[in-house]
Amino acid sequence: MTKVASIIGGGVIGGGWAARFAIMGWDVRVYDPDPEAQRKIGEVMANAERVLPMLYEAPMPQRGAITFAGSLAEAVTGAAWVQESVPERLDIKHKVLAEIQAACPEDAVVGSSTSGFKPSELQDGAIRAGQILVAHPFNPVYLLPLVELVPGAATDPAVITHAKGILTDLGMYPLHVRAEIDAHIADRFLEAVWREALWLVKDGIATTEEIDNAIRYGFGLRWAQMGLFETYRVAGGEAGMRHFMAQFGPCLQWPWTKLTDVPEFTDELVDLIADQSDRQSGHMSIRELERLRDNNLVAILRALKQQEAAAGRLIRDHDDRLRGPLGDDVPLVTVQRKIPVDWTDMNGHMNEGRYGQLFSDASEELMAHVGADRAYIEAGHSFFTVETKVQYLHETHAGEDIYVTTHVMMAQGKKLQLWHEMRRTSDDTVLATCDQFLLHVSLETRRSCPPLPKVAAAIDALEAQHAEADQ
Ligand SMILES: NC(=O)C1=CN([C@@H]2O[C@H](COP(=O)(O)OP(=O)(O)OC[C@H]3O[C@@H](n4cnc5c(N)ncnc54)[C@H](O)[C@@H]3O)[C@@H](O)[C@H]2O)C=CC1
Ligand SMILES: C[N+](C)(C)CC(=O)CC(=O)[O-]
Repeated sequence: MTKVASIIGGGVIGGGWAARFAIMGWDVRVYDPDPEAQRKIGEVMANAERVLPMLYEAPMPQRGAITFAGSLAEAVTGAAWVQESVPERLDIKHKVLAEIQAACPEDAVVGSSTSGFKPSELQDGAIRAGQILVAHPFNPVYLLPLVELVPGAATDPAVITHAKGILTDLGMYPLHVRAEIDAHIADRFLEAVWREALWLVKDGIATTEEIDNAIRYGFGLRWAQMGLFETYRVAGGEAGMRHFMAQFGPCLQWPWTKLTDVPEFTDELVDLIADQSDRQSGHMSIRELERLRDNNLVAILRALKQQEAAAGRLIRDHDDRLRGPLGDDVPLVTVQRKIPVDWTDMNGHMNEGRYGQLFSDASEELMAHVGADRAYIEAGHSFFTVETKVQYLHETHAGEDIYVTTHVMMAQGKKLQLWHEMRRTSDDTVLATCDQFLLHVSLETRRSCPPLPKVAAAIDALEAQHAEADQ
């Protein structure tokens, strides 16, 4: 499969798709008649390049190129994935989908970003309905993993399977929505919350800022890791969901929601909401707000990754797939990464504690390289670090690309001494060094012992190779 993605409509969502595809190694062709589209996508791409790699400990694939096509037909020719992201109007979507299918390969996936149209509505009148499905993403597409994948009755099952595979390779979470309904699953939910919020502002109960605070200081934090039902199961106490439902079930009959009623969409309502939103957040530009949002999302997702929870587990699994075996070159590159935002401190640079993390990651990579991998550790053997000396030579900042080289200085039975150098990728400047001493241990006795023969032989070979390179 040629990794070429075609993005039709390069606004907020198309730009996000373009960035995710390109950063995950796909060449991207964009078509958008807006003369400002190239500038806007450049800015989205800059945001995405700064933060998406921060989610990963493994190096990113070779970046794909983003080019701008002069016509829709030129953009979709030869593409393996075509993503329609034009405005939410059925007449425009029909016209654009017809143009896409007139020029794209028959075996391409044609995904629509539509927030609410059903796939069968999009497929109506299509020349090959089987290749069309809804692939509804969430903003920012380059950070949030969810894609609601909604096939219509006419969608070819092979296209669904193929689409799931591609989205998973992009680090996304394809949620197969089994029954097509207006606004899929998540937007039904968001719409309910949105309507309640409009009522609360319209009725003068709360301001836009108070509503945002009600979400971000409380249940928004719960939803990111447990969703709704798991959260409420816990809220039922020891008796779980049944008790929760018994206690709060009667509220369904009480006036706890105005959802049966829709606020009238008037100019006054728009002014009321927009003016409050301006007072709340107008001191920052949209790009500044995007960067703030992205930094917070990176920190939250990395915390979930550390806990192997929800979207964090997905990123961890993707990380494992991206991480290839180490090469045989000297110097041996053990780590290549971007410094994430949550590694910096009040001084505005990488905190000293994180250097320990980085060099620990480097020695873990080396251990796996010589056969002391996860299986070896689970079988009862490992290396423990007993001494490290770190030299901090230059400041390192969030967003910088760095790599670590690891040199085996000494390997004698249970003793292992490593020398790590952390360098800036752009100019190879040495930013920090680490002299690290490790002992091989039995995890059963918790005492030192020689490595098993295969691992000992691999370390000895590496020591000899590194010593020879030193001469
Ligand atoms: N903004 C959001 O939060 C989300 C939007 N979506 C969906 O994504 C789709 C796009 O929405 P946005 O990116 O927000 O809109 P947008 O207004 O930011 O971008 C739409 C882009 O389509 C371009 N366009 C218009 N006609 C075109 C044509 N014939 N061919 C190619 N390009 C054309 C416009 O110039 C514009 O750049 C909609 O279906 C929307 O429901 C999905 C998830 C979230
Ligand atoms: C408001 N919206 C319907 C466009 C929202 C979405 O479709 C998904 C999102 O990113 O919130």
